[in-house]
Amino acid sequence: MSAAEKAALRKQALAARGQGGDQSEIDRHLMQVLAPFEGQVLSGYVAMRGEADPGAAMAAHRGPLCLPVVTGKAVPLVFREWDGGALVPGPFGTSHPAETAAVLTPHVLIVPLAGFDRHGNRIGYGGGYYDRTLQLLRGMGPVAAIGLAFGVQELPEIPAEPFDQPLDLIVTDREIIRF
Ligand SMILES: Nc1nc2c(c(=O)[nH]1)N(C=O)[C@@H](CNc1ccc(C(=O)N[C@@H](CCC(=O)O)C(=O)O)cc1)CN2
Ligand SMILES: Nc1ncnc2c1ncn2[C@@H]1O[C@H](COP(=O)(O)OP(=O)(O)OP(=O)(O)O)[C@@H](O)[C@H]1O
Repeated sequence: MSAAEKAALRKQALAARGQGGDQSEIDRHLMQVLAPFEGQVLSGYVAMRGEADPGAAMAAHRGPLCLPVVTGKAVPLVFREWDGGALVPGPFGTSHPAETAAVLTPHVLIVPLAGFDRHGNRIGYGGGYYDRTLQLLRGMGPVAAIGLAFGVQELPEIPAEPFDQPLDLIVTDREIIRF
């Protein structure tokens, strides 16, 4: 797939995201899939730009929480512990814990999706951050990657690329898809 084709798919999915979805069903489905991971280190994200919001499910998680930090271009994300307190602004409109927060290694990650297909292929914002990060984490031990999006962000087919890291589950307001 050319970069232009991928950019067009991303644009299409992000436009669809503008329609939003049923956030309470996102909460319910996400809590259901996270229940078996009680006690494990969970990485979530702080929703922005109309993303599906994992906040309620993160707050309900019994176990350590962390958030991704972008530390540079083309490098894996770093994860810092989050106690639910104040955050500092990061690049691209993100928010993350301050440098004083401990660096954690997550076992379960809620991965924000720009677009997805039924086979578990995903598109993000194009930085390759989650692909690099999941590759690194999976080299260290078992990791569960849970993609999160509204159902309207589904695309018919996203061609898989060699560097793409598979998702274990996709959670939307409409359904839970397991791979
Ligand atoms: N809420 C949330 N937090 C997140 C992500 C996310 O997708 N959502 N990330 C997911 O990786 C990481 C941050 N990575 C990001 C990478 C790029 C852009 C972004 O806005 N990119 C520009 C293009 C930048 C460029 O190429 O110069 C854009 O889309 O306009 C945003 C977040 C970690 N935190
Ligand atoms: N594991 C990796 N090692 C090196 N480069 C990678 C890796 N994963 C992705 N990339 C590079 O990152 C760029 C962006 O990848 P891609 O378009 O798949 O991003 P994305 O999946 O939309 O973004 P994200 O992973 O941040 O959600 C690609 O050009 C790719 O070459």
